[in-house]
Amino acid sequence: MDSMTFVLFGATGDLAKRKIYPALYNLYLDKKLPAVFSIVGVGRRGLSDEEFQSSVAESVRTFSRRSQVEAQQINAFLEAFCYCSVDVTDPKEFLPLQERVKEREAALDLPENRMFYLSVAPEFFEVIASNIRASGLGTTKGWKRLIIEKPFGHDLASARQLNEKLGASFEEEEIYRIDHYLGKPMVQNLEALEFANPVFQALWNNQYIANVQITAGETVGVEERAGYYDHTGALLDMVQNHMLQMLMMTAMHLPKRITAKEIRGEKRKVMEAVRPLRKEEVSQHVVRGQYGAGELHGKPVVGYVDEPGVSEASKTDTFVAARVWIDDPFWQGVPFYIRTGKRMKEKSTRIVIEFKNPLEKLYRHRQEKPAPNLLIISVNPDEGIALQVNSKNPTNSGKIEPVTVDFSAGTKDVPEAYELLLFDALRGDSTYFAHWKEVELSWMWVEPIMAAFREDLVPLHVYPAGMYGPDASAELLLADGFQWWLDKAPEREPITSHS
Ligand SMILES: NC(=O)C1=CN([C@@H]2O[C@H](COP(=O)(O)OP(=O)(O)OC[C@H]3O[C@@H](n4cnc5c(N)ncnc54)[C@H](OP(=O)(O)O)[C@@H]3O)[C@@H](O)[C@H]2O)C=CC1
Ligand SMILES: O=C1O[C@H](COP(=O)(O)O)[C@@H](O)[C@H](O)[C@H]1O
Repeated sequence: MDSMTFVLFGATGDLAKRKIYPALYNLYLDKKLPAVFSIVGVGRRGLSDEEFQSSVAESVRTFSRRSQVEAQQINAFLEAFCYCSVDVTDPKEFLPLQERVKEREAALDLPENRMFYLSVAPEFFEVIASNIRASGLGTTKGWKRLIIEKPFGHDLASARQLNEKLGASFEEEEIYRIDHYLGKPMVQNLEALEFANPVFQALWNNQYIANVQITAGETVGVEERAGYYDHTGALLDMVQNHMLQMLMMTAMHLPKRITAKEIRGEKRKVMEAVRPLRKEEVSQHVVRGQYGAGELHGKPVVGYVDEPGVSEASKTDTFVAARVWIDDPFWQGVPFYIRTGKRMKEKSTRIVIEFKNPLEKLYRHRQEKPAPNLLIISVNPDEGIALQVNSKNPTNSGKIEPVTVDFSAGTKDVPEAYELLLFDALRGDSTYFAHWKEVELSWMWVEPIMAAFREDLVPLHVYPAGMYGPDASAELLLADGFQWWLDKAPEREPITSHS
């Protein structure tokens, strides 16, 4: 890996403390950082290098997945860090920053490879990129790259505008758009699952698959983020980015060569084939929900509109479920269901593939009916792959019953998303970063849904906190003869028939 300078804008912020420093430290311990590197933290407040280093040490101690942080190792790691106070809206302040970067390059004999990480509020993305260019900080003899956090725009027009502005300072190949779901090991595993397993390769199409269900449920509510969340909602916070990325990763077919360009090309093909929704038909395919008061882990919790900072009249969606059709030869006729929500019964991100049962008719005259085969990819908090198959139970009069075969390796100490993503960006591998075309196509699909929500063309269902969203979400699948699989405590009698 090339030696480089890592310039972190937003170095005093929450994301840097909770995710970025611990990830860098774990990479350092795993010897996945270059032998020599420099990290220049940028924030508005005044801090000495020593104060900055001690705040980095504190965040590593608090948030690193390593249970013990050795003093010797952390001290050596901290030597790479220095701090520069800059108001990013003032172009003049980029000159001392550039000097600091150059001084350290000279002192450490570093090539001019520069990674810029924008861990700041989105209103600063454009101005920082433009000041990096105008100041000359981005004019290097080595490579330059830009890592950018979400959100990438707040609608299609603003995303296009942002992309154009970034494009004036960085080439598309130099821009790494973070979607932390793409850094989750099991999401990255989706591609390997297919290319490394001919069995799944053969089955990954509409001949064998009945439907696909992608769930990202959270038990947390809006927390202290009402200021951001109340004008964002689940559709923009989760669906436009993470849910559609998981859909692309699940539905893409193997390219001829496993390269970033080809994989992103395949994902783009999926998104291009997603059937667009007209605003008027959104309510047939999309369920909008908002959590009301309820109970979680045995404790009462308030409804969304009673959360601090949320207006009583808020119609913000905290839950979205949708039926998505992919109009290509592989997936024609296979519904992909996505759902995400806050204050749901459990924290669970998973992808469930339900297989067709061509012999279903054989069972028509028997009482028992086999459950479908399910391939279950658990993404978070557990990570693993399981297959539900049917088997005769000799202890129960030979009845056919579903059994789950768990293939999880039970790996401990798995790297976190930010570790995997930072490592890739430092190596120049953009496979698991969102390409502009994916982002643009995602916004294009989401826009009519935004309009339908805005114009109240879709009912807002209030669901009790601690459930799996509103009943309308179950009904969305029921209308096609399906049900959400693996929900812990069904809110209704289990459905046994699909006919
Ligand atoms: N926090 C999280 O869990 C997640 C955050 N994100 C995204 O990451 C980005 C950062 O979020 P987060 O860390 O939570 O934000 P914070 O508000 O915690 O931090 C903002 C950072 O920006 C700096 N900053 C603000 N104004 C200026 C300025 N004019 N000049 C220079 N620096 C400035 C602040 O410096 P100072 O304090 O010194 O003024 C601080 O370091 C956002 O885009 C967010 O959407 C994405 C996913 C999760
Ligand atoms: O990006 C976001 O993701 C988190 C959920 O992430 P996870 O890794 O815990 O599944 C979500 O809580 C947050 O609202 C959203 O901005």
